[in-house]
Amino acid sequence: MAGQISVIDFGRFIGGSTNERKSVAYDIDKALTTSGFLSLINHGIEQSIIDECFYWSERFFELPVHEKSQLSPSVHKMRHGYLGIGKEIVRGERSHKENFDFGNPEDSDMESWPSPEKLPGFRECAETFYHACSRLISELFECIDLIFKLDTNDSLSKHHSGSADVVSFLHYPAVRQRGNFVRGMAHSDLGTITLLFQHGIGGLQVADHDSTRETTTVAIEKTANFIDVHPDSQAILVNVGYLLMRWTNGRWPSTVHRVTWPPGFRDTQDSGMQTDTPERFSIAFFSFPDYEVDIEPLENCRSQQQPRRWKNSLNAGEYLLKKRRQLYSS
Ligand SMILES: O=C(O)CCC(=O)C(=O)O
Ligand SMILES: [Fe+2]
Repeated sequence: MAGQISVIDFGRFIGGSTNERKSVAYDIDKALTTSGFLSLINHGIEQSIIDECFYWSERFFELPVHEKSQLSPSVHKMRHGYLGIGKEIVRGERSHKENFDFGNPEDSDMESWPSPEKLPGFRECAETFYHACSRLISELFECIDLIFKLDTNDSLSKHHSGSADVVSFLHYPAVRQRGNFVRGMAHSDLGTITLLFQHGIGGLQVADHDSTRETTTVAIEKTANFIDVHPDSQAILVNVGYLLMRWTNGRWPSTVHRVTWPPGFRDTQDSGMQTDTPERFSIAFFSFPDYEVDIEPLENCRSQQQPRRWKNSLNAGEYLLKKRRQLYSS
């Protein structure tokens, strides 16, 4: 991946001529084939919507823990609501972050929105943001149709009604630096496409495929070079989830990433200085297929030279429920 994430001007796709759209599709295929990640500029989502979401996210996480905890998910299979620090467990380790998750405002049966008296405007902003992200996801599906020559019947958009999508407002609290810590454990995403919004403080790192031959997350974490992703508030990071990797027969990797010290704070750690690592906010929109979908590699991603990488099809709902049970086992 030559040590960096490709930047794609998506304005040339949204409002572009047929040739421009083809050229953007070509660039996106190349970027995702090489690294599983890319950075979109001119993506069509108004900056004011994004900024307002970060504003409400900060107000939400400022609430006292007992108030946030009242919004903890109960038995909802999607686990919408508030997840406190350390609730997510990856390979036995608890991530040092908290999140507030919500789904499609039209069909989510979520009873756990913060009260409008406390946070007036929160829900409205969250809903506007959801719809803006959904529109961008639809445009990315159009681009995927172009890349893999999918007609309306084969388009991945057919399998994405949006009912399983999740937005996560993420907060990594400030930490006094002592010893090693990782804010968000190394992982690859589960679903189809993730849109990731960063804001101010960095720390996100993406594994460089070219630097390792390993394939498991644990081994990749030990051996790979990790690339720092600069937090550009004008850009949206797009990355491939496991299920899209399956659809593309492995052509687009679901790349391992993690959240660690922001660059600039690692040196103080090395020199033994005891400075605080500032808190960090990010927002992720996870697009997931509808639960009943069975995932088979796209026809244009298999050939004699590229035989099926996975023997069986994969049911999206079964896979996601199994993975979520592992992540939130306490
Ligand atoms: O907070 C970030 O920048 C990354 C979050 C992430 O990778 C995730 O939630 O899957
Ligand atoms: Fe992720």
